[in-house]
Amino acid sequence: MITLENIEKVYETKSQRVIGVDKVSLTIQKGEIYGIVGYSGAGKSTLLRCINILERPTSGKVIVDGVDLLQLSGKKLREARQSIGMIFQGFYLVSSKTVFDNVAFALKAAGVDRAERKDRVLELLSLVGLADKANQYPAQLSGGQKQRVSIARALANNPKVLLCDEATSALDPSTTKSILSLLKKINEELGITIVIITHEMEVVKEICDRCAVMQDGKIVEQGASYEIFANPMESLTKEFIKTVLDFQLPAKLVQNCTGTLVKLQFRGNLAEEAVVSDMLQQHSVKGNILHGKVEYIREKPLGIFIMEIIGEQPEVNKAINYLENRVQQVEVIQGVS
Ligand SMILES: Nc1ncnc2c1ncn2[C@@H]1O[C@H](COP(=O)(O)OP(=O)(O)OP(=O)(O)O)[C@@H](O)[C@H]1O
Repeated sequence: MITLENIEKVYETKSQRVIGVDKVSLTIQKGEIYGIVGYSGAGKSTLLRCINILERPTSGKVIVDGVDLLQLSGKKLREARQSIGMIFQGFYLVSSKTVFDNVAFALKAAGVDRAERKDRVLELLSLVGLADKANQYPAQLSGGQKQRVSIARALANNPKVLLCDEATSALDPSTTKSILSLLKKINEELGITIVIITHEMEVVKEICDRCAVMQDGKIVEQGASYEIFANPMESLTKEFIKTVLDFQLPAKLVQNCTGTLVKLQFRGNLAEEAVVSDMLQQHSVKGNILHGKVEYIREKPLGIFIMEIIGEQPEVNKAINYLENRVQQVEVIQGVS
């Protein structure tokens, strides 16, 4: 659905030359939710804005739904842009217009007649759960409701792609969840391809099928979100994953452990199997679970357990061997193996 080829964006001023995006190539499939993650200044916004040519790349190619956007200008580019909706962290609603008129405005600009506009606005407001707020003004809405209005507006002209620029960064965690589930519903029910930029791995964890990690204008790692969480390769990716998966045991607890401390990672259905109790039944060791959690990455389980295994060393080694054969990752944190 979206192909970016060698996108470069250079900002030139009299005194400076800043590379915002540095030769990025990326393919986003039809119907997928794709996340672009990175710290501030990594180039995420610039890259996202190159997709709808809000930012004209210095060089490279942008193909959206088979159309080479950089070959278009004026009316043709404006028309092509109608198939790409966008929402922002700051909502950008018109404060003097009602919720109804904020959404209707996008349809009016596209030349939709009054009667059709009314039906469509009501349909969109009902889709985003705001049917009862049509006559309210933005100032009377919460942040989450404002974002819902901006989503309705972005969907007005039946786009094939929705670009989300830090769409949940200004929202509290529970409102973030509700907006993410709305985006998921839009993706599933309307088949819209969604590209989300964010600095929050929680967003990727909740809804992104695939993601890319950006630094200094470049993509340093990309892949299926589950693989990125389960097996990150680059140090920056590991840093981002830690914000969701890391768990540090209290130092005192670790010092007091006399056995062998192991960290286990279970993928997919294995996270729901009784691997640890099987290991304990089949070996003459004792097990002491110090930490355990199952995260759901795009609804697929990824389990992380930290346990102490106590017993004669040869038997402990056998137990660890057993675990190595049953789970994807076993790391001895402390003690001999
Ligand atoms: N209009 C501009 N003029 C000059 N430099 C710019 C401009 N826009 C962005 N940049 C520079 O391009 C680089 C990438 O910025 P960008 O806003 O895309 O990063 P980001 O990852 O989206 O960060 P943030 O999350 O803070 O928005 C930064 O070094 C930024 O200073």
